[in-house]
Amino acid sequence: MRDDIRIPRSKENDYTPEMATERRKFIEAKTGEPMTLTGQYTIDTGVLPGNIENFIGICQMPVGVAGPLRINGEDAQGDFYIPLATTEGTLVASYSRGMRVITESGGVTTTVVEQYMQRAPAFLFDNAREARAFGEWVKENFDNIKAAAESTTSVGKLKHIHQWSVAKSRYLRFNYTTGDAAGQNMVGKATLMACEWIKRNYPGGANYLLSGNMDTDKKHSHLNMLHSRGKRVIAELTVKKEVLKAIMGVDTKMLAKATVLANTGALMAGAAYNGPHAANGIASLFIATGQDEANVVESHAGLFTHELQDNGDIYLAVTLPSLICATFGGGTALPTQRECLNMLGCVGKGKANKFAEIVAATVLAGDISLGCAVIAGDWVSSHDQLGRNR
Ligand SMILES: CC(C)(COP(=O)([O-])OP(=O)([O-])OC[C@H]1O[C@@H](n2cnc3c(N)ncnc32)[C@H](O)[C@@H]1OP(=O)([O-])[O-])[C@@H](O)C(=O)NCCC(=O)NCCSC(=O)C[C@@](C)(O)CC(=O)[O-]
Ligand SMILES: NC(=O)C1=CN([C@@H]2O[C@H](COP(=O)(O)OP(=O)(O)OC[C@H]3O[C@@H](n4cnc5c(N)ncnc54)[C@H](OP(=O)(O)O)[C@@H]3O)[C@@H](O)[C@H]2O)C=CC1
Repeated sequence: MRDDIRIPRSKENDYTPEMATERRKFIEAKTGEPMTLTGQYTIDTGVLPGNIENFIGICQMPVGVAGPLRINGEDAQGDFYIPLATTEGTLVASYSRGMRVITESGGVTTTVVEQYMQRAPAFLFDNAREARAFGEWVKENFDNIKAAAESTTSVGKLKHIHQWSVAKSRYLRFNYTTGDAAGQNMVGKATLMACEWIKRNYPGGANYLLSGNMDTDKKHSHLNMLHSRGKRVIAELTVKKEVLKAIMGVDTKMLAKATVLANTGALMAGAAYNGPHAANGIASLFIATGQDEANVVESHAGLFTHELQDNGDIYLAVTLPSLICATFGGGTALPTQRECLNMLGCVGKGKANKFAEIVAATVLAGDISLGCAVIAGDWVSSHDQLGRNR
């Protein structure tokens, strides 16, 4: 590339404040924007390798706090205050309100029921029978494939491999547990090693593409709904009719009826989630805590379930089958992100399931609040009041 249009980089140390300044000056020369505020930050740039390239500064997102949220989980237990980074006014208020309903109902029960991270290579053969024979060989050699994959990581464990044939190719989907990490880097490396072992040892050799796009990484898919990518986590509770009436001004029977209507609408639209807005709580929590924000695409998909009880109380549940989150790796060690994880008690070994339970409980709180706001008629007015620039 021509020198005059190439963004400045340093071979020795690209992560100094001086290099960031040099790049901002370059951008000012090219665009006229000095990026003065972006260039004012408090973190030590030495923490950034592994998280960003061509660093020029910090984008400040406002963070609000919602809660308390009572969670009766297997890993998350107690009353939590939840950091939410968003620019959508009314969201923090709404999540807080939903959390009040949950807490005054005795808390939400949360359960992680399954967890796998995938990498899915595709292998190419001359015809369908050869592809099928390869699949059998993979099953017979699972232990060796597993050993090759796990040689690259002290944490990741290969649990099983799904397989599908299409024409003369065989798609494999490697499923790993990944400790406290989300695991995309980890499983990419492990699967590469496994595929190389296969290529060397399969009679006649085997050609492959490391990702045949059935992972499905950073894309929503029905496959993820059925075969959990990340954590499959459920948050459930029974809301007392008196509590819903007192805080939301909404009758549980009306909530049940409205939810049937909303379910049908979501079905017609082909939405990946049938509740009101899983993506809002997930995105705000992800940004606050250093998760990979692009994984909101997979993570927000799910099912919102309701069941009116004979006594008028209402059972509500959120199932998130592909919640991709971590308390180690990615952006979780960055300074402000670490503070937010700390306030949730989610720093240290063995905390990823706790964090997943908190995310699911937060989603349920937001869905209760927004679902009721739409019924009660304060959805639009609250956004007029709290959610618009004046
Ligand atoms: C805004 C509220 C909560 C007011 O609701 P309200 O009932 O008037 O609130 P309240 O004053 O009675 O207070 C109740 C609780 O709400 C919280 N709360 C209340 N106000 C604040 C505030 N200013 N700051 C912080 N917290 C606040 C707080 O927890 C408070 O308890 P308290 O602390 O008083 O014991 C309500 O109207 C609301 O939830 N609105 C809905 C907003 C929302 O969820 N928007 C989502 C946008 S995404 C979307 O629109 C998706 C959609 C709808 O398109 C999907 C679809 O099509 O289905
Ligand atoms: N490469 C890709 O295709 C993609 C990458 N990403 C990015 O990948 C990142 C997530 O990858 P991920 O592999 O989770 O992250 P990292 O690579 O940042 O960290 C995971 C590594 O940390 C080590 N580790 C140490 N302690 C633990 C522990 N308690 N639990 C788990 N791991 C531990 C492991 O090393 P070891 O294995 O050596 O033992 C593990 O492989 C995200 O930031 C995301 O943005 C996202 C999508 C696709």
